[in-house]
Amino acid sequence: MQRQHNRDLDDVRHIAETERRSLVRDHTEKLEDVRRTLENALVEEKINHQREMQALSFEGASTQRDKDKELENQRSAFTALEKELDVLKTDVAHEREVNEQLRAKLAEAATKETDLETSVRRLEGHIHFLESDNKSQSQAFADLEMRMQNAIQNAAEAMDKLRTEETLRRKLHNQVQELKGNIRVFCRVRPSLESDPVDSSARIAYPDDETDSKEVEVMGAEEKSSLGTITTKKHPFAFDRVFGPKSRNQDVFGEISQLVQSALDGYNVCIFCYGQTGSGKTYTMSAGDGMIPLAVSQIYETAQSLEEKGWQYKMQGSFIEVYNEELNDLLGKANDMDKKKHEIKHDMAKGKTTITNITTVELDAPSKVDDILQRASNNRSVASTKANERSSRSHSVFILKLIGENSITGEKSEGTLNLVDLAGSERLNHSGAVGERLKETQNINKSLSCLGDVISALGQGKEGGHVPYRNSKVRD
Ligand SMILES: Nc1ncnc2c1ncn2[C@@H]1O[C@H](COP(=O)(O)OP(=O)(O)OP(=O)(O)O)[C@@H](O)[C@H]1O
Repeated sequence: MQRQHNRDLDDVRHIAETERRSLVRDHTEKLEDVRRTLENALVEEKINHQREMQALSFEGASTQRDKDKELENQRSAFTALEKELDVLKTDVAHEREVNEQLRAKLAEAATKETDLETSVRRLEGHIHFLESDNKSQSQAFADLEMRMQNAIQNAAEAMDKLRTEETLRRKLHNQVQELKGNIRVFCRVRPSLESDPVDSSARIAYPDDETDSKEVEVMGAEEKSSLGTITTKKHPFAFDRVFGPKSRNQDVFGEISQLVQSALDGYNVCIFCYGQTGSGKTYTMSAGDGMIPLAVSQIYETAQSLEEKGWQYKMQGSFIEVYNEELNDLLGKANDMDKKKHEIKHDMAKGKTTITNITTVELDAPSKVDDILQRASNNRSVASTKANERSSRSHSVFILKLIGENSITGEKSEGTLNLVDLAGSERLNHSGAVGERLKETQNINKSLSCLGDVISALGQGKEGGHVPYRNSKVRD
């Protein structure tokens, strides 16, 4: 039994073992299945997780890119906004400026408007006056008309008075000139020049230099008396006026300007320059500020101021030369010098003296006198190798004819101003001249002596007395 029981037990053990083994196998298989299933699930899970991770990282990168891009866009937008802001700032500044200009214009317009309003009010006042009070308006017009007529009459009376006074002034002026003397003699002493020989200057005193300036004293050579005393003889001379070495051409003109005025008033005036060669005659007459240019500009200015008193003047200038007792036209052709003949004609009835075939220039502007002086000087240069020499050996006469007419009073005047630059007055025995020079000197001396006779006869002023006009060309 025990055995049986052991057998049974073994059998049970065996069955149990088989069953355990089968169970273990089943269990192991199941476990293997589960493990495989879990492993598969894990692998799948891993793959999924990786996928998810990949997806997530891809998504993250894209988001970063998007963010960067967005940031970049925002930066660009910011820069654009900054630029826009700058433009806006400039615009605002410009607008402010325009605004200020507009304000200024507005203020100006406001002022103008006020002015306009004032004008409008004034005009309204006028219109009101014109429309409302016909009677007082007519009265005001009548008053105005009367005042205007009075003013016109006063002006006409003043003009008349002025004209009468101008005529009176002419008469009185010329009476004064006659009282001063129809012949006046002035003395001018030129200053010593560097070119003058040493110790050649004469000793001259001007005793009344500070007062009348009419006297001059030339000191003679020193003389020794038998007692041994040395004396210097004084040679006094009296003139209408003495001009010392410091005097200017304007000072000399101051004395003769009244005579120039007389020529404008219809008188014949002659101004001579007489003296040794080199004593300053041409300088006084024809320098830029000499008597000829100053006389022409005074005449021109006076003629212009007389226009308002009705006077119209014509000025005609001629320039002649007397050389060896023959006449030359200094304004003519240079080639005609010493060839073309000219004659002096006297019209006794009209009291007029004319020269045939000479050039006359209308002096309608003072500047024309410069052309005349230049032309005369050129002609003299052509006629002589040295113009200076020619001017020393001949007389020249600048003739200015002044023809005036007053369109209001009907008065007429015709005066002549002769400005004469005489040839140098050398003494024949001092000059030592021979041949052609001797002839020139004789002619000069003859004409100067004739002129002296004429002036002396005129100076004696005897009514109906003989005046030896015809003895030389220059005294004509
Ligand atoms: N007042 C003055 N002041 C300065 N220089 C003068 C004056 N007068 C004359 N002169 C000079 O003296 C020189 C001689 O003068 P100018 O030629 O006028 O003499 P003139 O008497 O006309 O001689 P001529 O008889 O030879 O024509 C010139 O050089 C001139 O410039």
